[in-house]
Amino acid sequence: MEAVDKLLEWAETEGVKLNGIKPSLIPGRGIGIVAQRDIKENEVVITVPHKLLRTYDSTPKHIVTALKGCTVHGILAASVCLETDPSFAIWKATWPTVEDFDIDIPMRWPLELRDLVPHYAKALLVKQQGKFERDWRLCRDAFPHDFTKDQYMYAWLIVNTRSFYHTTPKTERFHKHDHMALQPVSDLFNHASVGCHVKYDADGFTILANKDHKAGQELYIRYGHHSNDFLLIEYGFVVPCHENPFDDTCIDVYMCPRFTVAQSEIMAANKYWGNFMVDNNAPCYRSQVAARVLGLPEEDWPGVFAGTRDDGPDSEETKRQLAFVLRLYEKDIRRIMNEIARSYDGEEESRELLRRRWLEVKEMIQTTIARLEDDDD
Ligand SMILES: C[S@@+](CC[C@H](N)C(=O)[O-])C[C@H]1O[C@@H](n2cnc3c(N)ncnc32)[C@H](O)[C@@H]1O
Repeated sequence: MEAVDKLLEWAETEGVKLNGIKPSLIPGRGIGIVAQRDIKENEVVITVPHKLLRTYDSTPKHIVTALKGCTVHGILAASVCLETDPSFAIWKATWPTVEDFDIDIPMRWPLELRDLVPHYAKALLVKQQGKFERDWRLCRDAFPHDFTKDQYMYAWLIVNTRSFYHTTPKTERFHKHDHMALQPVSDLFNHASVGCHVKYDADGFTILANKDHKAGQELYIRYGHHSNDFLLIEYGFVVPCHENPFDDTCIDVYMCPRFTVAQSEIMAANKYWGNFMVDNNAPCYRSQVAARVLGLPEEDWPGVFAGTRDDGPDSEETKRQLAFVLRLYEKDIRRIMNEIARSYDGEEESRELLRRRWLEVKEMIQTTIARLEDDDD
């Protein structure tokens, strides 16, 4: 924690104000922020002055100009690679290492392990990889001799896992994914589905306690309304699904093959094709519609899509169709978890993280099946 002490010393001289909190090592979560005394709801626990934020606006002009067309994410990553200010090294020393990312971040895993992430997580991963490769190509062409692809990927993942939502009049026009800023010290807050309030005001970026905290308790912020698939791919961790009201899992792989091509086109024309999810409580509405029409002749489908057909008489068959599809998923989860248990690909901790994600999915699916079948009684 020497690196953190140095960061705090430097941060204080730069105007960062910590009030009753301190970064500490938290088992399984790296560094986190812990209350040093009892903290009252709405107390400001940290203020970071605007001048310390690393944003599109604060990036040296020659970098922004050289990277025309690059995402803000990609530009901030390049600026991290190109930074030479010695004080920046003090901040960087508190960041995770490349080896940490090799363990936690699926984009760094070998292909064989990446192949075993849940369906929706895989789609996110492919998108993330594409976004990275586009940013990298622009940066490589603009700065061919300044950093390697691996160094750039590290910086890109730092920006991905540690930036905050932030806009300025200049960046408002950009895509919301590009409204980002890096900032020291407050980038040490871990995530929970309910967390402290964050805001920008005249003094800078501030975080306010969302509730009373006892001394020794960890303070969190919420990174967003994210499922565990999203947290896994973007941030390299998962939380128990009963602690994550935003968790869900995609059942497209099991639901979609139940339809003929012609039927899938009818579904698509009615905007009901794909994105079939199950969350902590139940299949989502789209999944229910899909299961419902599966049990009906096609001439009855328009009434379902228009919401004019009475759902009472269809409900038993809908539940049966859903339970059937979810049983296919459950069987596949067992196969995938066996495959993970037998695998030697990647690091053991990465496989454990993946196994935990699948355990959450299994629990979600089994609970949902039990509910559907209980309702039958
Ligand atoms: C913004 S940083 C937070 C500080 C970080 N723990 C550290 O040591 O620097 C985000 C990273 O913290 C970790 N993290 C955040 N919330 C977590 C949680 N609830 N459980 C496990 N890891 C978490 C993940 O590695 C994530 O990518």
